Amino acid sequence: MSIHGADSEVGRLETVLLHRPGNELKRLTPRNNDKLLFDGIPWVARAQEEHDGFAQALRDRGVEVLYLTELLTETLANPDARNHAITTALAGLHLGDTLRGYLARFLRDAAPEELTGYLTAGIRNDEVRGGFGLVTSLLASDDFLIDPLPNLLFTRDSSVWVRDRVAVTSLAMPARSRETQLTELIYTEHPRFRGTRKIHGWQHEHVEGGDVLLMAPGVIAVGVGERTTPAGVERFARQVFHEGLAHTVLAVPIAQERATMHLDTVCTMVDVDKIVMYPAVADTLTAYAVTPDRDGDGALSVAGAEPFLVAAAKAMEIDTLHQIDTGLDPVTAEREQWDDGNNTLAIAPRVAVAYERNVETNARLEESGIEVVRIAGSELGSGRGGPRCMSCPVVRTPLT
Ligand SMILES: NC(=[NH2+])NCCC[C@H](N)C(=O)O
Repeated sequence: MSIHGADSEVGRLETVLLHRPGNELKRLTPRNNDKLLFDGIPWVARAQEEHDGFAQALRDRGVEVLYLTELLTETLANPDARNHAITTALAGLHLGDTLRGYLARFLRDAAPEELTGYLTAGIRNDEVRGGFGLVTSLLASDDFLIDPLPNLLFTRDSSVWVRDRVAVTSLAMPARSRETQLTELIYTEHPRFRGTRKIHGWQHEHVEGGDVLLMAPGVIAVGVGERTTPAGVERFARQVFHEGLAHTVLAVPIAQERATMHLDTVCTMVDVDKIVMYPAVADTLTAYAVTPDRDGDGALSVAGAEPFLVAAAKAMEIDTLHQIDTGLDPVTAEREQWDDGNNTLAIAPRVAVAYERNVETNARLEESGIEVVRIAGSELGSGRGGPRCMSCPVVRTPLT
């Protein structure tokens, strides 16, 4: 039995995986930020300060904070893990054999901490010395040989714990696909996680952690839109049923737009029966309840679409899933939704971390009896992610 895991969004948070923003953010320029999924160019030192404030707020509440780069460096002390990391990072078809061979030798000589730096911040063509060949001569000096991973900050998306299993996800955007090679390596080779049973995997259909909400023990909502695909939720549902991790998966179609890239950009749980939600979608959001077919042959039974809150309450076996609205008026709601007002991280039932800037939404949460732990996020927010996106709960006290 793994000592790690989570069966809800709101059980007391004991351990969380974060990524302190680092040099990968310094790779962002006005020419590449769109492709790298940032809306602006963050001031990195300030983003780090804000992130340290976030981590401290969690520690002050007794949460153990793990950092992705520390786990990665510890993992890379193992020679097999190093070789694996290097081979997968250099597998891209843009390199060619000469440059690939050169980079492999270069990376093999790097100390674990340096290797973590290259794997996260990437390598530009003009940063390599030697190894000259046709490819490096023809590529532009600012082309990346290994892409930087500025979205590592959003640890929510690259893995998700479902009870005592970890799902290594499969990220849809090319700028992020390499992130899950790193989470897979950590969960496979890091001594703390060795033996953890995994589901899904980056080789499979797209499922991103931001779309996966553990509504209650046994009930998982999965957004289907810009990131998670219909085929992704189908495989995910089949696996969680097969492993006995859930009895119902709610497949929730969301608009395929940047503002609503993940289900957790429009709603997050703040109590066992309370959800903060963007009012503009609240009435139209639907869910298809998926359950295992009775024959137990892996087939899925899919109910017709129902209003999301109704389908969720039914599956959770509660009378009502209470909705708390983002913002006051439609314009404030739209602004605060964009600034991740819905993207709260519950650290216990009725206690949630939120960006301080979403003044109206936070006031509403408090009116509804939710304690709000406010954090600064002016720079962190430029990647379009809030406290929930920036955290992967590794241990929560089970609700059952
Ligand atoms: N769970 C989330 N909402 N994550 C936000 C991810 C933001 C990131 N820039 C992306 O576009 O992928």
